[in-house]
Amino acid sequence: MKNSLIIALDFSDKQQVVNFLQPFKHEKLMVKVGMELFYAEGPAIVQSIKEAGHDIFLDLKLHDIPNTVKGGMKSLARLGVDMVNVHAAGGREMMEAALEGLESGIIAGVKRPYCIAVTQLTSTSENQMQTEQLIGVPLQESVLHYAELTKQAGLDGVVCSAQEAGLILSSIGKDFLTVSPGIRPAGNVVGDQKRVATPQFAREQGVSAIVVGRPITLAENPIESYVSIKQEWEGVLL
Ligand SMILES: O=c1ccn([C@@H]2O[C@H](COP(=O)(O)O)[C@@H](O)[C@H]2O)c(=O)[nH]1
Repeated sequence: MKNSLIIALDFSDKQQVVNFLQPFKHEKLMVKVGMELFYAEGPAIVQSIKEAGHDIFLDLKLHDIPNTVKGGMKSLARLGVDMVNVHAAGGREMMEAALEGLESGIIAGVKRPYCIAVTQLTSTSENQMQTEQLIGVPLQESVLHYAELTKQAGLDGVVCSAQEAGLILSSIGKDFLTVSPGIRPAGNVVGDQKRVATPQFAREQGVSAIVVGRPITLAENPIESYVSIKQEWEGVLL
């Protein structure tokens, strides 16, 4: 997991995934399957990506009452993915239930997937958080609070922007995973993301894994874009 570049496969059907992954067939990737693809194709898409040899972060961001999340995680555990997640806003009891569900559902002999929690979405600005969620503290404080709650619940780490990763790691410790979306190489279109960072900045902050979607999937040459982002992330001198 450490130092991974996770490609967000935000596609609407399996054929688009097959077309996208075709040029990467000799490379083992870590990919992210989110709501759009999973709701369209169901668990079979996970199976087919696994058969192609790639690792999977199943990004469904569960957020419900503890009993429902526990049952949901028990079902997801059977898919054999590498990482799953919840919203930390669901609370400590819900996160503990998520872990219990996962542990009860894993196939014998298979490692439990990492379970992480979203702090504040990278599409949320401090102003939005304060005026829409009525959280009256600075955004960094809210993110750190959710990270600490996540740690107390026994989860493996959080989704946060690279802008908060340094603070989280120095407060909670280097073994706690920080997975950062909102990654934009310099000059790239920001779109709906609010808290963005370059791959180089993410590396300098000690982020465990970056999540990159559109800068690769919508690039004219996705392989070229992937290689260039990977080199910047790994600190390879160009
Ligand atoms: O806080 C979050 C949590 C999840 N995401 C997901 O990451 C990717 C980012 O895609 P880009 O195209 O690189 O913006 C996307 O699948 C989100 O659902 C996030 O962006 N922020």
